[in-house]
Amino acid sequence: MSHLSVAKFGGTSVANYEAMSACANIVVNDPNTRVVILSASAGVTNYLVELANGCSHDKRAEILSALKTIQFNIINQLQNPDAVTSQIEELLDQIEALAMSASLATSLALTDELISHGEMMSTLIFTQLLIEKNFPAQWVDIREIIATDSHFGKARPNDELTQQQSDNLLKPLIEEGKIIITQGFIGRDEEGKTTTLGRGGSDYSAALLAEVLHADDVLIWTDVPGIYTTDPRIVPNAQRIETISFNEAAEMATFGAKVLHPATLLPAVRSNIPVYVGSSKAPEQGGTWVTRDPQPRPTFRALALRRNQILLTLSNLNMLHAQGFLANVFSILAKYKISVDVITTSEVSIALTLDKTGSASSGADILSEDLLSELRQCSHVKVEEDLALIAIIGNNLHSQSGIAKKLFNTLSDHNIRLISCGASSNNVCTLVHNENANTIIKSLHSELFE
Ligand SMILES: Nc1ncnc2c1ncn2[C@@H]1O[C@H](COP(=O)(O)OP(=O)(O)O)[C@@H](O)[C@H]1O
Ligand SMILES: N[C@@H](CC(=O)OP(=O)(O)O)C(=O)O
Repeated sequence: MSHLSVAKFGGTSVANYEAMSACANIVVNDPNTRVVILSASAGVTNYLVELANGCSHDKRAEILSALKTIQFNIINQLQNPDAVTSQIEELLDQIEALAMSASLATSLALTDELISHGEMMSTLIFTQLLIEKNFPAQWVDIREIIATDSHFGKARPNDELTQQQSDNLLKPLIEEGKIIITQGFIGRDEEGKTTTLGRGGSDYSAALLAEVLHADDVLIWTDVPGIYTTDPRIVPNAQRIETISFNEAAEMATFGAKVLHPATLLPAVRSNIPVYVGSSKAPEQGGTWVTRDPQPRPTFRALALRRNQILLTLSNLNMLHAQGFLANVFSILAKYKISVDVITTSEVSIALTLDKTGSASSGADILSEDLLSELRQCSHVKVEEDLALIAIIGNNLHSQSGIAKKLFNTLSDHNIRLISCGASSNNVCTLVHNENANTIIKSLHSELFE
């Protein structure tokens, strides 16, 4: 088979008719792009999450009308709007019924079912846009391909079943010459229920499909022409990184660089599939290649920022010279499916950071009363919120001198709640108060990159 690229277009790339048309041009002009993954149009998933969390009658009506406006503003500019109108209206009716159920009782399964509708709508409209260009676009329901467990809101793929379903259903269509248009972000569990891979999970879907299709690369088309030394919305003179390693990009994504979903790099690393990040609005501006072994490998590569962090400090005097306290704490956290990001310990306490919304699709707070009361049975628990994790990403950071000096110089006017260095050669991170995060990022960027 000739070169196969799996392309993913994010929410901002399919936000309106003009943006979608730019994506269609990219697909039509690139013969390698034969599988296309789409997110929901920008804003749609947020509205759907709001509905799934339960809304009053009036709020539901207001959101439904906003959703209708987003979709029909695009549909009405198609040459043949009638080709998709009834399908979109049917999906909007389903959204209305599911939102009504959610207003009576919410559930994680219902949330996933509801929010999957955003990707359903964007893919149907985009397929029609391509068909109007006489392009052999074939809409596929990705739930027939991506099999997951039933961890609603942050489902894990079943790689074997996904491979089988891709071999049986997707490969033959590609071999026939069809250009596949399908949904990111969603999958299906063993019982046939819709699941989601966590907010921003369409990048992950693209990498998963690339892996099972043995694709040559994954092209992530977004609203910035590549991965920058930090979020260009915070530091306008951040510089584009031409090539970056899987490890560095994975660290950036994990520590909050929204441009890639943290799980995207797993399949890419496993199967050594290069990932490209470029702008769908300005493809000619070029982008960033993420590969296994790019050169050069600078000491400082980028800064990442992850907001909404919670610092949990657990203290227990009995921890002194005792064993098993950490094991106990981690087994409680594992029971609640909570992943810890950064951890520091002292003689009688441990401090760990958690993502407030846990990155699950529902956006629900991670700290439940049940969890806190279990933790209180083995320790004194202190919870601090409104924190942000800033990570310096680079290479061989653990074996360089002077890094702490640069960091502490920049942070000298600010309260540092925690610092972690040495566990990874690719990052040094620090927890700061949210309101200081942008200022610190700007100063660190100027110190390290300008
Ligand atoms: N280091 C970075 N390089 C580029 N973009 C970044 C970086 N860190 C954060 N971002 C943000 O990621 C955004 C793109 O991600 P996202 O909004 O999820 O796009 P999409 O809708 O295409 O999925 C950019 O607009 C930018 O503000
Ligand atoms: N639509 C989903 C999935 C996604 O990946 O979106 P985006 O590519 O726009 O970040 C979300 O908003 O979370």
